[in-house]
Amino acid sequence: MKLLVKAPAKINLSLDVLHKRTDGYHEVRMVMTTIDLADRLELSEHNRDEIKVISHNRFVPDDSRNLAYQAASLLKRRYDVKKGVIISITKSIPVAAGLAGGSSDAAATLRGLNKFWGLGLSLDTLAEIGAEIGSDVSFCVYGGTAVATGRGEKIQHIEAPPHCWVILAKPTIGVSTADVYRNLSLDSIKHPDVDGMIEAIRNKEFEDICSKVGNVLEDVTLQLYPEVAHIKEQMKKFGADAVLMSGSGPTVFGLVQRESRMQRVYNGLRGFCDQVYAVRILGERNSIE
Ligand SMILES: C[C@](O)(CO)[C@H](O)COP(=O)(O)OP(=O)(O)OC[C@H]1O[C@@H](n2ccc(N)nc2=O)[C@H](O)[C@@H]1O
Ligand SMILES: Nc1ncnc2c1ncn2[C@@H]1O[C@H](COP(=O)(O)OP(=O)(O)OP(=O)(O)O)[C@@H](O)[C@H]1O
Repeated sequence: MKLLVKAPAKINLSLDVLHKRTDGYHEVRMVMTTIDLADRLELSEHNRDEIKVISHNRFVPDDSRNLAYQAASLLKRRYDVKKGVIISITKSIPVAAGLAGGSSDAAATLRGLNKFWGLGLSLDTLAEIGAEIGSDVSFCVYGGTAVATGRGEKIQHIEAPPHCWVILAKPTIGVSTADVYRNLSLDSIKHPDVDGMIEAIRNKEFEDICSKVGNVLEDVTLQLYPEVAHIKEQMKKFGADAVLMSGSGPTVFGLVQRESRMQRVYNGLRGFCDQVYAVRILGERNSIE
């Protein structure tokens, strides 16, 4: 038996940090949405009671460091599953990019193995288990569009943003999320208008959404990697209506509504950046099935 599962990336339309917690994590409030750029996972039976990951990508570990491996291992232990699995991951989401690629692979593994092993768990239970693997995994279990709080694992679903194009450009550097949070200076944060973003999405007002994008981690990554600022400037120059870094970066995304504008921004960026994508927002909750 084989099962194919899709693992889509996310972007953060708004990302605020409220304070540092006693457990070392940061209390966040952010608006996240799923986009149509996805890894594909194939689950198949293993003839031994073991988890095996095949990653096809030299930047992605194929052992217990892989977040998909950790997801399978957690489920197996918690529900005393006496079966093995081979998880074959075909990556399309750039690695260490701020797009939750590894988290989404873990979430897809949880959803897929829930079916594959007939566990009958709810998405809420899978999201709780996901939180043990990483802060972004809970959101990735559900997909769609949500306000995430706590360290990112408390999910409140909201409506999808209006249809638009997302152009993504990733410079050839990978960013450590821990480093970015560590370098954040809490005293000098300019807080984005998260409530304004939620309201703009509810009203399906594309221009308002564009005026409300904001990410407090952006300044930190821009300081560490000036090439991210350059990509932002270029994306604005080519005509994106909103430009922001996703998560801890370094991927920059631009929003546009018209296809002709999307083509102009995409072609312009391709001139000097290797990893450029133009995708749709998949902000509806059932879009990951
Ligand atoms: C930047 C975002 O991607 C935005 O969606 C997330 O906040 C990060 O989510 P993630 O990559 O799943 O993060 P985790 O794997 O849980 O944590 C990686 C490291 O980032 C820091 N971290 C993460 C989340 C958070 N709310 N506060 C933190 O300080 C911690 O140092 C942690 O050790
Ligand atoms: N399945 C996986 N896919 C990609 N990277 C993985 C995976 N499992 C573990 N990793 C490790 O996690 C690191 C971060 O990768 P990932 O692509 O998840 O970052 P990210 O997109 O910045 O995540 P986030 O946005 O959640 O902070 C990689 O450098 C890699 O070593």
